[in-house]
Amino acid sequence: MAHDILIVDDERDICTLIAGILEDEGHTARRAHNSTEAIEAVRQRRPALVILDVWLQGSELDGLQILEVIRREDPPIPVVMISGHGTIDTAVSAIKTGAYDFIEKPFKADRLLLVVDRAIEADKLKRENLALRRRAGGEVTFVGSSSDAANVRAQIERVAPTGSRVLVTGASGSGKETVARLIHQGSKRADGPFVVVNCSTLPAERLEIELFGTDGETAADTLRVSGAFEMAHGGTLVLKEVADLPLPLQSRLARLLQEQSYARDGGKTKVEIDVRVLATTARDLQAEIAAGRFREELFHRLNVVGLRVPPLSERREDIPELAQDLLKRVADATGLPPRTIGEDTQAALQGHDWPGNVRQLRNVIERLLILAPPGGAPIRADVLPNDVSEDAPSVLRWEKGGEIMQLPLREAREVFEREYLLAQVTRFGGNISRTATFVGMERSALHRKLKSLGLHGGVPEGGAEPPV
Ligand SMILES: Nc1ncnc2c1ncn2[C@@H]1O[C@H](COP(=O)(O)OP(=O)(O)OP(=O)(O)O)[C@@H](O)[C@H]1O
Repeated sequence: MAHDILIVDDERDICTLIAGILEDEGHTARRAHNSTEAIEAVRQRRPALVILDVWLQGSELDGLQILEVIRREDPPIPVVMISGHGTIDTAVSAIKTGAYDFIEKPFKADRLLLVVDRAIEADKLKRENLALRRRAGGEVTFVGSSSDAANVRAQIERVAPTGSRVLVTGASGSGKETVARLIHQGSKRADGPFVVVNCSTLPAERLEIELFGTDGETAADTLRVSGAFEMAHGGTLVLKEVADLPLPLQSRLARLLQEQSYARDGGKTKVEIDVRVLATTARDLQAEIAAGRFREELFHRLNVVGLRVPPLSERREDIPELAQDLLKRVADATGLPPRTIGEDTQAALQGHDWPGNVRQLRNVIERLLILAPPGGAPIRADVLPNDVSEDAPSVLRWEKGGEIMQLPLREAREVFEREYLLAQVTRFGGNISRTATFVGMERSALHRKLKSLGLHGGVPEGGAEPPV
């Protein structure tokens, strides 16, 4: 494929020589002879690659300084350095600064073209990877301003740098993998690989190969050699739904965690690994141990530190912020214009129980964004799936119904107060003090009011603690 390549060299003959080689291959070659021309050329149009001489006579900035300027571009432009005999050391330190490779003068055309192709290909892969990561949800954060969410973040911060194994527990879709990713990002292994294996989705035989690899003799149908443990070397391996690991694999894993090495499947190769293992589960592992389905020794090896992610129904306060964050991420990923969420929609989202937790909320938000009528107006609750929209407090739906108009004032006021306070108590996760502050009542007066309205016994089903 033809690329736009910038050659920076004070020696015009060398520039012409390189340009000739590149143009013969169909590339476009631009030339600059000093730092001013080079930086201007980069600003004018982002080249696919810069070939940069280490030593530039009569230039304000030398090759290394230009490299630093170019590498600050976002995304960074790949650079191949050219070095003469006396400048190899500088070329090597240029690689440390981020240059892809260097070619030494005099060079052969083949060598030049090989390095150029490789540098462009490596850069393409890097950018594709970045784009995929961005599309997969961008920077990971544990969103939420409830005390529960703050507590999860504090635990992540404490445990991440220690290197300890962590068992992350919580209901399906509550954010366990997100927590694992944040632990990896906050650790000394952050630049190493982050590998996730879901133990519940693969048959036992396949899972064993996936984890421990194979030398290829027993599994003729697979070409894979390295297992996830090898791929995670120097980084973090997450074993998702670890309770689903078959018993023989549990024993093998327990041995591996003790010895930090294992024999590759189907062969005698001993593989030594340096991997931090994080495990997640939605099940109660103590109950699994009692039922003979989980090995106790493995539980203790994995559960050096335990971290529980609370379900969404225990932290309803986080729902508006999470919904807005998910809306932005879904909009980024799908290319749809970002929107805001209407009051009625927000109240319905907060009133719903979310058995599938944040993942289910994300799916509903995606649907909202796709189905919302065009225009910039806030998204209304009628776009929600029925089971969610019926959780919108009727106080926010009266504009459609008008049933309140059939009632005398005293009863209408009571219905209104009941619905309004119910919605507010739900919104604040059953926390009476915070609800009272928001609605502008004394805590004790709110208690009395709730009691008189028959709300003493509790917030709607699935809500947090009863309002007493
Ligand atoms: N606190 C949070 N802040 C932002 N996004 C979150 C949060 N918790 C979960 N998510 C998002 O919700 C989705 C599900 O989260 P995740 O995969 O971490 O859950 P899980 O508990 O590992 O799920 P499962 O056990 O079903 O695999 C992901 O898209 C994730 O980005």
